[in-house]
Amino acid sequence: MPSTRIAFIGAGNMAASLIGGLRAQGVAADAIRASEPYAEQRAKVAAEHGIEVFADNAEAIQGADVIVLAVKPQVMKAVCQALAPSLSGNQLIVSIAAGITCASLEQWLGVQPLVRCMPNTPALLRQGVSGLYANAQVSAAQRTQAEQLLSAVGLALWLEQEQLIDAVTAVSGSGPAYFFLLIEAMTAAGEQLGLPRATAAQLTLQTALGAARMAVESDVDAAELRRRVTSPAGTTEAAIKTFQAGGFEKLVQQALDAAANRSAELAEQLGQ
Ligand SMILES: NC(=O)C1=CN([C@@H]2O[C@H](COP(=O)(O)OP(=O)(O)OC[C@H]3O[C@@H](n4cnc5c(N)ncnc54)[C@H](OP(=O)(O)O)[C@@H]3O)[C@@H](O)[C@H]2O)C=CC1
Ligand SMILES: O=C(O)[C@@H]1CCC=N1
Repeated sequence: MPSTRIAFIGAGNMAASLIGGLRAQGVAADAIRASEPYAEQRAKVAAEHGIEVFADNAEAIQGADVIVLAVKPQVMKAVCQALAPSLSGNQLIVSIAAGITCASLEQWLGVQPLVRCMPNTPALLRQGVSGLYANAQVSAAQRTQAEQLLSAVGLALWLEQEQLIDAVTAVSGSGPAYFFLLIEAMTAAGEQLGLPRATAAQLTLQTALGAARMAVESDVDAAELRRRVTSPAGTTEAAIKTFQAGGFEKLVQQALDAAANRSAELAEQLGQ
C-alpha cells in the first residue's frame, strides 16, 4: 500500500500484529500512525515499529486514508462518538471489533465507507486469516486497501453477508484458543502417561504443526488424512472412538454456536 496512510485507534495486541505485518511488507513507518491511552504501550509500539503513536485519537487520524478501529468492543461506542467530528467523510473505516455491527458504527460515526472484519492472533506471525464485509459506501479502491491491510498478516476472505462475521468469529477469530486448549490437554495427558513435561509439550507441538501443515498442503481432505493414521483395530482408532463416544463433534458444534451467539449478543448489548 505505497501511498495509503493508515491510522490505528488502539495499539493493543491485534493492532500491533497488523502494524508489524504492514511494516514487514515494506509499508513506510511514516505512513502508519496509532493512538493509545497507555503511555508504556505507546512507547513500546513506537519503538518496535518506528511509527508515531499519539495519546489523542483525533490527532492520530489526521491525514489518514484508512482508520482501523482496534479497541475493545466495550469502548467502541464512546471512541466512535468522540472521533466522529474529526472524520472527513470519505475515509475508509476498518473495524476489527467482535460483535460491533456496521449499523452501530454508522450510527456512532455517521455514514462512512466501512469494512467490518474479524482477524485472528496468528496475524502476529503473518499466518492469520480474516473474514471481511464491506458496506455499500466502500469503493473498489477502498476494498483493495482493506484487503491489502489484512493480507499483510495472512489470508483475507470477503463475505457477502455481514451476519456471517459471527460465524467467522466462532471458527477463526476465537479458533486459535481451541487449538491451544487441545495442546494444553494433550501435553497434560502425555505427562500423565509418564513423559517428562517438556517432552510431552515438544511431542504435542510438533504434532500440531505437522498435522496443520499436512492438512493445508495435502491434496486430500482432513477426514482422509485421519483415516490414513487410523489403522484398523489400532491405537488411533481406540482414541478416536473415545473422543466420539464423548460427543466430540457435537461438543465442537456447541462451542462454536456459543461463540457465534456471543458475537450476536455483544452486537445487541453494545449496539444501543
Ligand atoms: N485478541 C484477539 O484474538 C482478537 C481480537 N479482535 C478484536 O480486536 C479488538 C482489540 O483487541 P485486542 O487487540 O486483543 O485488545 P487490546 O486490549 O490488546 O487492545 C486494545 C487497545 O485499545 C486501547 N484503548 C482503550 N481505550 C482506548 C481509547 N479510548 N482510545 C484508543 N485506544 C484505546 C487499549 O489500551 P489500554 O490497554 O490502556 O486500555 C489497548 O491497548 C477488539 O475489539 C477485539 O474484539 C478481533 C480478532 C481477534
Ligand atoms: O474473544 C474475543 O471476544 C475476541 C474476538 C475473537 C477473539 N478474541
